[in-house]
Amino acid sequence: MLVSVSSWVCPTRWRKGLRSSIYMQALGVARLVNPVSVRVRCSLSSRAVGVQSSRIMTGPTTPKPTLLFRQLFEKESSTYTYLLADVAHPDRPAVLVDPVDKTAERDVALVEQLGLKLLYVMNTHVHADHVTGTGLLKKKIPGVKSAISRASDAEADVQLDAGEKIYFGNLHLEVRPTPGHTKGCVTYVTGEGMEQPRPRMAFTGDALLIRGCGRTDFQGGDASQLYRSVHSQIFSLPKDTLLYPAHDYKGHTVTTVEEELRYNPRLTKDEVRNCVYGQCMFPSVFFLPFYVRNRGSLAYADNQIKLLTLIFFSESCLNLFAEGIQAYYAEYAPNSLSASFTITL
Ligand SMILES: N[C@@H](CCC(=O)N[C@@H](CSS)C(=O)NCC(=O)O)C(=O)O
Repeated sequence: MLVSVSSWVCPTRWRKGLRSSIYMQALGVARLVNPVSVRVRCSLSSRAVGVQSSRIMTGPTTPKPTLLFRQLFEKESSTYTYLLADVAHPDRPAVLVDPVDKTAERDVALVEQLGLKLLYVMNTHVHADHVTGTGLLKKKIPGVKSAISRASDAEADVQLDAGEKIYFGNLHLEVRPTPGHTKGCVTYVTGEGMEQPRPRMAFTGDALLIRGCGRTDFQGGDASQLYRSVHSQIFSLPKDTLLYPAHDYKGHTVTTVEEELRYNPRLTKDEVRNCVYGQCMFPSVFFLPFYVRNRGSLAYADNQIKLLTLIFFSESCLNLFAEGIQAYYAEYAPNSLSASFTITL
């Protein structure tokens, strides 16, 4: 089912009501006819042109923003920290995303060497695997503000809500809520405007990892919610958007929306199946005795699964469960797939 509403040519305010009603109609039609392709076009209004021309008028006095970008790595927790700055701006203002305490010295030194003015230290979520460098950086660089989502319930100078923009010079990051790994997870996305970096860049935290996603078995995780978050907030970005995760355990550095839509084994299957092997229907406590968690792989202690607790679930649930196990097995232990397993009640 494809519903494509070219809202980007619609003037934002005065057509908002019309746009959403067209959108709802499109969805309605889409639900009735499947598959269907609905394309709705709005013409460019004088208001939108007005907005553009006022931006152009500020052009000569404001230098075109220029992004300085660094991807930094902390090897113990396999965490990426990202430094972004507008180096066309006289102050060279900067932000750091997901710093780690162990590498705070390195980050301070880099900020100084590059002559940047660090404005914000931003976290995509409350990290479970390492201590954030936020506190140390705030001590070492006076005036720096910490930022995290309001939904994370964590303390910070700035608590961010969906859609908010954090400016550094003439560049900004937009806040997109992507809960599922934790309830307060957000993705920071570079701006949409004409002078913002192209392709766009998204800092996905632990919501989306390259060919994977954040685990959902603790910290208020919810696999189904994570699936919806990634599809609605990240996969809806332009296909060439560069995706930068908070971790990588396999030596990858960056991916794109297009690549993950095609190759991400966890986030491109249908939701129900994902939900099953993402452990949302079956609490981990039921799973734990039956697998050995080993660096991202699931290795069954033996190929017989005697899960008496399943007696409480319907037959269709049981089938989905079996399908989920097979899918997980195929993904993580393809060489062992020839071995069959049985579910004995
Ligand atoms: N699978 C990792 C183990 C470290 C880990 O659990 N990382 C978290 C993010 S930090 S809370 C995670 O969500 N990993 C994804 C996963 O599939 O487990 C490893 O290979 O070392």
